[in-house]
Amino acid sequence: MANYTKRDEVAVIELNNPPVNALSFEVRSGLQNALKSAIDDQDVKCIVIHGKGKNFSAGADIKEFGAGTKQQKPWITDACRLADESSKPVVAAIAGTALGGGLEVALFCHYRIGTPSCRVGFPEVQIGILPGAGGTQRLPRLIGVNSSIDMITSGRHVMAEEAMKLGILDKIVTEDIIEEGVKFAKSVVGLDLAHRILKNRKIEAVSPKVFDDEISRVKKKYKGYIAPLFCLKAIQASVQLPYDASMEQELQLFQHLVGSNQAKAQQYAFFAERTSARWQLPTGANSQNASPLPVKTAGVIGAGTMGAGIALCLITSGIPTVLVEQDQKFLEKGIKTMEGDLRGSVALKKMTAEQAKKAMLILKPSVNFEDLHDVDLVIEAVYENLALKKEIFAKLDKICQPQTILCTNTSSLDIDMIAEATKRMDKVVGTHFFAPAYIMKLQENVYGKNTSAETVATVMALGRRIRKVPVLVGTCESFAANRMLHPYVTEALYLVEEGASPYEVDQVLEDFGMPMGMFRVSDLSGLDIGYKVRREAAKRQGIDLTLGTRFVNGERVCLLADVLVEKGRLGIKSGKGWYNYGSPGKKEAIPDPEVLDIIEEHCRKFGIKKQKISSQEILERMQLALINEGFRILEEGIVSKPEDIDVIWIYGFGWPKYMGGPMFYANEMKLKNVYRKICDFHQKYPFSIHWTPSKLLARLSETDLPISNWTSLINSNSKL
Ligand SMILES: C/C=C(\C)C(=O)SCCNC(=O)CCNC(=O)[C@H](O)C(C)(C)COP(=O)(O)OP(=O)(O)OC[C@H]1O[C@@H](n2cnc3c(N)ncnc32)[C@H](O)[C@@H]1OP(=O)(O)O
Repeated sequence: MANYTKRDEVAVIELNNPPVNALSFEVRSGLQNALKSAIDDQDVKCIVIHGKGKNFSAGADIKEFGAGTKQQKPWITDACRLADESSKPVVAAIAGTALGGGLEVALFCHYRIGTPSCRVGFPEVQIGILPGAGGTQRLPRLIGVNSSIDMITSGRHVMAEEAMKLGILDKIVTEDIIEEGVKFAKSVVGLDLAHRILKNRKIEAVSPKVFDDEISRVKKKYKGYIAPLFCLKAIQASVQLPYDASMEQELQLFQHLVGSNQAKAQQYAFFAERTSARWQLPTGANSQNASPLPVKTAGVIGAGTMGAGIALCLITSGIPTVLVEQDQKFLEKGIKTMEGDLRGSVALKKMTAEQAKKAMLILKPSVNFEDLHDVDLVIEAVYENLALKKEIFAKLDKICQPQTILCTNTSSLDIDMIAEATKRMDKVVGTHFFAPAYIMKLQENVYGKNTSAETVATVMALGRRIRKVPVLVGTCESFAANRMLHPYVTEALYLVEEGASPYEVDQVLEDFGMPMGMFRVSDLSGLDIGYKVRREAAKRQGIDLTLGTRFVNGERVCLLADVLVEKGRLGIKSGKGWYNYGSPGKKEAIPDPEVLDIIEEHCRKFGIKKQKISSQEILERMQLALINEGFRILEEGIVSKPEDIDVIWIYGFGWPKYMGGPMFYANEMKLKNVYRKICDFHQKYPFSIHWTPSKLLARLSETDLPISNWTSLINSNSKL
């Protein structure tokens, strides 16, 4: 709803729908009525609109978009039209965020003032739609076509200072936002408002080439997403058509998008991320009843690629960090990597040179473990070796304060075994980052059997503070993310053995929307990593792994990647892997006939007959293998809800948001179809353990439960 009060001759309208003042039907109606009252009231000379609490408004209520139905009247434009016609000045007083419809309300006002920390933007594109309440028509009239294209197609938030430069804000104010709004509104009473009404403003002439170029740019940058292209169409309409006609065009484009599958998937992903943030432990402790410990300072052990990346996340978030490496040469190398990454961020305008310099000033490089004595939290990021990690944790346990939290960046080792090296098992936790750690958003936090709720709360809060998307998972072989990756990678190798080329497989995945095919990703990570992990695991399990191995414990094994490693093809780092890169470190991936020969030779050796494999089969086998594993992870309680799995895939492996995540995707395919296909593959490939159908999936396939209720079957059926 919207509250209406008066301060002398000033009408103050408060958007009231905590926590973010989403513009629900009630708020829109309230706003419309309040504007009407203010305009009709003879004593009122000017009007201020502000938001209750911390935010102006986060825009339309996304939940109302649901099934793509038309918005219940009054829509935002109906509610705000009165402001356009008002002879009394209307001022938007913005604190916190004015996003989407929130900014559109502000653009209907004659003036906009904001606090220094306020943010404005049109993030609709990120939920698969466009600013459909006049935003694509009014913003270009205010700040020009080029800046509007940038803001609307990227969805980025614009800070107060930039908003002032662009002309979105008329003033930045430092005192109480309502008082300032009232003062400002009084100061503009009696001024001519004609030029303040955006719909009346002339729009600059822009050549069609600008839009042609933008279409190409957007297609490349937001590959597969339809909303950015629709945004361009709507902005182009603002240039080509009179205001009323182009508003109609904007509405039609919006209606088309709001009913699209992409919008449904992207809006699911928006809420999944928030659902995933609400973690819970099997003990019942959860994000509502556990509090994080303060992290004022941190330490990172290991200045390799991962350690340096993690340290960079910490210092760029303002957390003073001690970076410890045992060897001075490695330490210097790590620092150089960090400086290079910071230069890259400055070049990309993600931060200023001043901010980069400030970040490096709170880094304390050291070759002395004792320097970790006073930090609140340590993240160990040395290579995957259990004995080494245990040694480090035992040492940390002695050096650090008793309350210090000890985290490991292990991607596969048992958290409990690492914790056993300490006398503070409740304070040991996994914080698994994804390479490159400075860029990738996922932080997979892994609890062990003794990890306390307070420790979990601390690493979850830390994740958000360092701009990651933290997800909580339990301990199992490879944890949730990499465990799901395993059948996906394995299927890719089987497909190659059976006749698909690595380049066909990658093409299918990239056409689906993955940022890179599986084989390109392997080359980027380095094939030697998996090689070493496989050998370490084989040693641990007493398995004899040679290139001649075809079956382990009755399961089919494909060691093609290891054949490449033994031929010196380690991926990008050696200039050759599944692809040819010309020379080490170069990134352009060129299909290599030599690799096809190696595959040919491998298949001949094992008598594997090659056949033509369709794109559909490639996609189904890879996706369904990981989806089945996802259901198993869910039924085992390794994650507490399906949304966790989707968030992991979106932020850890680049699953396209417009496909919602693997669990959402499975649900869209209908679980009974997914289950049937998995059963078919299980029959056809009995030696691939990953095709054993998940019991949870089997049960769910007989129901129509929505994703948010899937876990009710696990809780109500302990037999699973
Ligand atoms: C046409 C289309 C028009 C006119 C539109 O306006 S479409 C909507 C465009 N706006 C957005 O996409 C903004 C979405 N919101 C955000 O980006 C963020 O929530 C925020 C930056 C505004 C605040 O971030 P933060 O402080 O981290 O808080 P949360 O993200 O956790 O949000 C708090 C709870 O509010 C719910 N929420 C947020 N925005 C909306 C919204 N527009 N509609 C409905 N609900 C919204 C969010 O889900 C959180 O709910 P809980 O998880 O706590 O239940």
